[in-house]
Amino acid sequence: MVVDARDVGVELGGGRVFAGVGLRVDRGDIVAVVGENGAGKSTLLRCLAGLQPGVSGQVVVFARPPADEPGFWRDVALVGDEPAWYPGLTVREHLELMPAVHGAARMGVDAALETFGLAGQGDRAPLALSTGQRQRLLLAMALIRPSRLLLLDEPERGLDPAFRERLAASLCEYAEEGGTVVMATHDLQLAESTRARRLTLQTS
Ligand SMILES: Nc1ncnc2c1ncn2[C@@H]1O[C@H](COP(=O)(O)OP(=O)(O)OP(=O)(O)O)[C@@H](O)[C@H]1O
Repeated sequence: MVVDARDVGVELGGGRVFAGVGLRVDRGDIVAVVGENGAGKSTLLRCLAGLQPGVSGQVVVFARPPADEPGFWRDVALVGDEPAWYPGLTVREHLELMPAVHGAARMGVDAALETFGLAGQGDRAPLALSTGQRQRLLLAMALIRPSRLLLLDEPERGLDPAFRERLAASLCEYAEEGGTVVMATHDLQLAESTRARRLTLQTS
């Protein structure tokens, strides 16, 4: 089992975000966490990444409580909503960093630029890209590196419809290789085309 979360609750600022959430995810699964704005989708992903304070219940990822440490991030790739770009590095160099840090790439840098529709953008700075192109770069950085679990917070953010389909295909391919995906999403089409199992969070 990749994720075993039981009776998980989060209290923030004196208020309950959610309580009693359970999630079991096996190797090769794709799970879509859905629900209204404020239901706690991003918070749940942060629980799985070991980044969330105020968590009760049990969260186990790869047989251990998730922890913000190098051993955990070797297995887990996170695309969240607060990207950090390295000043002075180009799009291509951001991609080159991933295998340099995390080991053998799943695809070459040129193939990644092509797959993620960034072929003409390699020499630009990330901040010179459009919103959707920046999101493509974040996804490319997560998918070029080896990992066993992808945590994606609204991966569809800023993406055009054609690229959303390509993303769905990339996620299916990742899962077919034995990877596991948990994504918070408002894109029900993305959930459908990846044949994702849904976990619906209710606003409390
Ligand atoms: N630092 C914080 N302090 C107090 N409450 C917080 C904090 N961060 C988030 N919350 C609250 O937690 C709840 C869940 O937020 P979260 O971002 O997880 O929701 P979400 O389902 O991802 O929403 P969206 O669809 O808008 O992205 C919200 O009610 C939010 O106001």
